[in-house]
Amino acid sequence: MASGKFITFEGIDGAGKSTHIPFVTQLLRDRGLTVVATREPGGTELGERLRELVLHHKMHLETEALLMFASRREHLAQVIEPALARGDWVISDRFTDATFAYQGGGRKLALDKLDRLEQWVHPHLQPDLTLLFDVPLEVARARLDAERTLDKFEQEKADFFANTRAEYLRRAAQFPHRFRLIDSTRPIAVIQEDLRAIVAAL
Ligand SMILES: Nc1ncnc2c1ncn2[C@@H]1O[C@H](COP(=O)(O)OP(=O)(O)O)[C@@H](O)[C@H]1O
Ligand SMILES: Cc1cn([C@H]2C[C@H](O)[C@@H](COP(=O)(O)OP(=O)(O)O)O2)c(=O)[nH]c1=O
Repeated sequence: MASGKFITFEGIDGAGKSTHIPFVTQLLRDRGLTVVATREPGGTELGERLRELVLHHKMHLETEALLMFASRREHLAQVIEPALARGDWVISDRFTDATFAYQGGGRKLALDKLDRLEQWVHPHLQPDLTLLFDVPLEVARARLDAERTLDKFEQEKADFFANTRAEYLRRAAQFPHRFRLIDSTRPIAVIQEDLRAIVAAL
């Protein structure tokens, strides 16, 4: 059986992930592939309940990181691993890179603690492709302000997002084999052409 791939979408809030996920999902489906589109935190019934808690309640930083990995553990067991085992493709709106970027970079939780949680929860699995949508903070902020009610993370200050973005970029440089950096300041149609080429090469 042809084996499916695991694709993750990352970026600071307002960078444009949600805009492009349906487009990439459709490109793959047009190739006749079965695609499971999911998200973190969330992706399962329990995970969605954890998402509600973690996005809307203040808590200790380590509790926050542990809940992200608790949601992920369930997501892997119920959704991601079974889908990949069937040969399906999986697209996830965020995965472990987000915990390194937000809880590690943004909130300054020691990265070695996150390394240990990652080793515990998914010692072997990594995304085949991580699309990192990158924009300067001011662009992301202007896009968010134009749009919606902000959750706990989206209300954070500029410093937080600068550090979150910096950690994403550091990881992209650390794992160049799976990251593709997408300059998300460009028009949507131009970004879609990039995505089309990236997906065609998979
Ligand atoms: N390349 C782009 N140019 C202009 N506006 C964009 C672009 N990408 C996304 N947007 C707009 O910015 C806002 C945030 O995008 P969204 O995809 O929801 O971001 P994210 O999911 O990364 O938080 C939306 O209103 C979206 O329409
Ligand atoms: C997966 C994950 C998300 N987050 C944060 C990033 C986002 O601000 C928030 C929700 O994710 P997001 O996918 O951006 O939701 P929405 O599109 O509804 O804004 O959760 C973390 O802080 N750590 C994590 O490990």
